[in-house]
Amino acid sequence: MSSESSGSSGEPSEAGQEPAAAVELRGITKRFPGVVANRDIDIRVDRGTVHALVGENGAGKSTLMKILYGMQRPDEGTISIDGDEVALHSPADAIARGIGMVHQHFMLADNLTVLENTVLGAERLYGIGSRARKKIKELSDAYQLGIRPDVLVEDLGVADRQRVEILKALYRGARILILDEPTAVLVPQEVDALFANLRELKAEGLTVLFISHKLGEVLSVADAITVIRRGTTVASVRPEETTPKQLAELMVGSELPSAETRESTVTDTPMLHVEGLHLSAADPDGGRRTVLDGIGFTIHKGEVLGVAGVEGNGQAELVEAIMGMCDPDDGLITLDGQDISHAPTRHRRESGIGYIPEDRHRHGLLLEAPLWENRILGHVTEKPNSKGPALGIPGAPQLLALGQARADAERIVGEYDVRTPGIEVTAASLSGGNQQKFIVGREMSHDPKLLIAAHPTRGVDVGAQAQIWDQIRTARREGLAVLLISADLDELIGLSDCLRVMYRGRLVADADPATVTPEELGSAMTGAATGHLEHQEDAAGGPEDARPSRDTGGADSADAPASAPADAPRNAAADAPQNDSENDPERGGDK
Ligand SMILES: Nc1ncnc2c1ncn2[C@@H]1O[C@H](COP(=O)(O)OP(=O)(O)OP(=O)(O)O)[C@@H](O)[C@H]1O
Repeated sequence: MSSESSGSSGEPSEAGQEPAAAVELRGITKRFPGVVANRDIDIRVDRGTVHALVGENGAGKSTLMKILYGMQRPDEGTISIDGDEVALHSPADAIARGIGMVHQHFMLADNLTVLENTVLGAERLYGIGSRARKKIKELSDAYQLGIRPDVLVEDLGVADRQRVEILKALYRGARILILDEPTAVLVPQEVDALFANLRELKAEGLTVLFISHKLGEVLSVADAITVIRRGTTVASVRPEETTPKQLAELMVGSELPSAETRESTVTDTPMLHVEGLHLSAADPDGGRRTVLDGIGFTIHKGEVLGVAGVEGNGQAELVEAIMGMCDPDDGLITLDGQDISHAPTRHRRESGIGYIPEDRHRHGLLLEAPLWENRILGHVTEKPNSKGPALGIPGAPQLLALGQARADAERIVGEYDVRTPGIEVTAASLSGGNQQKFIVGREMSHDPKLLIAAHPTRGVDVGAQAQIWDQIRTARREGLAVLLISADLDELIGLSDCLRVMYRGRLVADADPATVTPEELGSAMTGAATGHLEHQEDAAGGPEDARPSRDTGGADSADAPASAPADAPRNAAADAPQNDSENDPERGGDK
C-alpha cells in the first residue's frame, strides 16, 4: 500500500470532473493463513450517502471494514479518503482522517456517564468539562440523537448505547461512519429511529458504511449496495433496481431455499417446566433489584416457545437460571419431569439441554483453541447418540476421545457449511457467522431434549439462517422442545409455536405467532401492551424477505399459554414506569 500523499484535495480538482469519493478502496487484498479474506476489492462510496455491504458469512465484509478503520493492514491495494490516498496503520490514523466505527459489541464503560465515555481518550478536543458537555449537546441536537450527557451508561438500553457510540465517533470528528450490523440487536421501532438518524447524518453530508444481513432493511435505507462473495466484489447495485430475493441470490450465488409450510408438532408432554422463578441481583448502591419476577411457563415436546424482549429485560438471566449458571432466590425448574432446580450446569447439560448462548465469545467458544477442541466444549461427558460419536470416556471425563472429536468437528464443518481452512485453526480466526454455525452444529449434535437457543442466527447470512431454521424444525418434529430467545422478530414469529413477551423481568404478554406482526410484538416489548396481543387487521406487516414460514397447525394457539401470568399487569402503560428503580433489570445490569 502506498504511503500517505499530500496529493489532491477532496474537492473536484478540475471543472467537469466527478467529485472525489468519500471512500475509494482499490485492489484491496488481505490474506490470512489458508484463506484470502479480501481479493482485489474495489469500492467507491460517494460522500453524503449510506452504503451497505452485504455478503454471506466469511465473505470478507468485516475484514474490509477493519482495514478501512486501520485495525488491519491490507497486503495489497490503496485507500483514498476524499481523494487523498492514505495509509492507515491504526484506528488513531483512521480517526484522524475522519473515520469512525461502531462495533457490534459496544465498547462503553457501564459505570461511567455518557459524557465520561465520550470524552475518554479524547480529552484534548474539548476538555472534560463544560465545553465537552456543550459539544455533546450540540451534536446530539444536530443529529437528533436525544442524548443526555450525565446519564450513566448502565441505565441505558441497547438503542441508546448505540447512539452514544455514534456520538462518540462524531465527537472525534468522524465524517465517515462504519456500522457493523447495527440493527442486529434492535426492535423494529428502534431500527426506524436508527435509520432516521442515518438519514440525518447523510443530510449533513456524512457518509455511512454499514454491514447487514437484513436485506429488507438494507433496501430501505441504503443509497448503494455492494455485494461481496468469497472475498470479492460481485455486484454493486442500487436499491431501487433490486429485491431482497435477488440480493440474496447475488450473495450466496444460488436461489434461497423457499420457506415451507409445516404442521404443528406440539405434544402434550411437558419437557421444560418453570414455576415462580425469582431472581434478584446486587445493586451498585448496596441494595438489591429484582431481575426475574415470578416467571412461569411450560414447553412441551415438539414445541418452540419464543420469548421476545428488548435486551436487558431479564432474558439473559432467565437462560442462565435454566442452565444453572446463576442461583435464583426461588422457583422450580423441571426437565422431563425431573427437578433440576439445584442441579449444576454440567448435570443439566448431561440431562439433555443443548445451549446456544447469547454471547458466543464468553460462553460458546474457547477463542484461542482450535475448532476441534471447541467441539468438546461443554460435552466432555457426552453419551453416544444418533448423530455423532461419544466424546467422553465413561467414568473418566478427563480422558477424551480426541480422534472422535476431530472427526465430529469435520462433520459439523461439512454439514453446517462452516467456512474455515480446517479444524486446526483457532475459533477466533473464523468470521462471526461461521463461529455461530459451528456452535449450532455442536449443540444439535448430541440429540438434545431441550434446546435453549439465544439468538441462534445472529450474524449468520440468509442462506445459513434458513438452514439453521430447518435444523431446528426437523429436530422439533422429532420431539425437541425449544426455548427461543431472539431479537429477530421475524425469526421468533416464524419458528415459534407460542410467543411470550418479557419486560422488566416479567412475562407480560403472549401472542399467537400465526397472526401477530413484528410491530405489535415490538410495541409490547417496550411495555406499551400487555396480556394477550390481539392482532389488528390494519397493522402493517413486517418485511417478508427470508422470513421463516409460520406454522399453520391448529394446536398452536390451543397449546400456547392462554394469557399472561396472573400477576402480570394488564395495562403496562400505567404499570411499567412505576417500578422503575427496584424492578428494572437494565439498572446495573450485567452488560
Ligand atoms: N484474524 C484472522 N485470522 C485468520 N483468518 C481470519 C481472521 N479474520 C478473518 N479471517 C478469515 O477471513 C475470512 C473473512 O472473514 P470476515 O470476518 O471478514 O467475514 P464476514 O464477511 O465479516 O463474515 P460474517 O458475516 O460471518 O461476519 C473468513 O474466512 C475468516 O475466517
